[in-house]
Amino acid sequence: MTLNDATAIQAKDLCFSWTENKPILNACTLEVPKGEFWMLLGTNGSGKSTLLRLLAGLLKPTSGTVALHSPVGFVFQNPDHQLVMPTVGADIAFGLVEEALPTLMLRLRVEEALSAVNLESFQRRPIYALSGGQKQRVAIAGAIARHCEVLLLDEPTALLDPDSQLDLVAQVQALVKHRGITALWVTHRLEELEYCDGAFLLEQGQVVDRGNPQRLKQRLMQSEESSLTQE
Ligand SMILES: Nc1ncnc2c1ncn2[C@@H]1O[C@H](COP(=O)(O)OP(=O)(O)OP(=O)(O)O)[C@@H](O)[C@H]1O
Repeated sequence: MTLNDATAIQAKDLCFSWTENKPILNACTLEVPKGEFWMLLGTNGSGKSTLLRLLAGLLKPTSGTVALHSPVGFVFQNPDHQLVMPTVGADIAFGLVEEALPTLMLRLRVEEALSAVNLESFQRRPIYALSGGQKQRVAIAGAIARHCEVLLLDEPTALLDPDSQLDLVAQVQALVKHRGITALWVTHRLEELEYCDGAFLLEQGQVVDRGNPQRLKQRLMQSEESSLTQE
């Protein structure tokens, strides 16, 4: 499937099951406009992480199509699952190995990426000595160094304290705004919706609502309140 210039992420009629007769995604369709920051919301188990993995090509759909501008960067919930080298600079350089860049160019790409996430002075730091929020920023810097056009983030703030959580979401918002990256961010934290351009609501494997984040926030708060009063 080919994409027009205005759309950076597209999923059309995606179906996927982990086990027979139990569909997780059911004709799921979404589009993210290029250069925008969108969020994906939904109750636990609604299929958000599965959808993100299908978009990233980490899983193959049973049917339906996926198209994205590339390269694509993926940020996992737990940064310890993706940072593999002993130091910050080495980890980012590791992601560039395939490009076989001359040393000077490699150094510039690493420096540029670290400065984009405000970690210029962290190049020689050991990964183990970073906070959770700093590790997530290193993971994002890895994608920036690879000149990723699309960033897929799977609950990247789940393990962060509230201050680092809001710092990270603001950082991604700024990267989208200033670098023209397109980002899709999975969350269940409604306060993060303040930072995005739009949101999707996933229910039972389908996108049932999309658009203005404030309207979706109200809708979710009302459904949470009504489920509390029914208990
Ligand atoms: N590797 C797997 N093998 C089998 N079933 C899985 C696997 N990963 C997820 N599932 C199931 O698929 C469904 C959707 O899971 P998924 O992680 O995509 O949901 P989610 O919306 O991201 O949930 P959460 O908000 O709790 O992270 C769940 O029922 C889950 O148990």
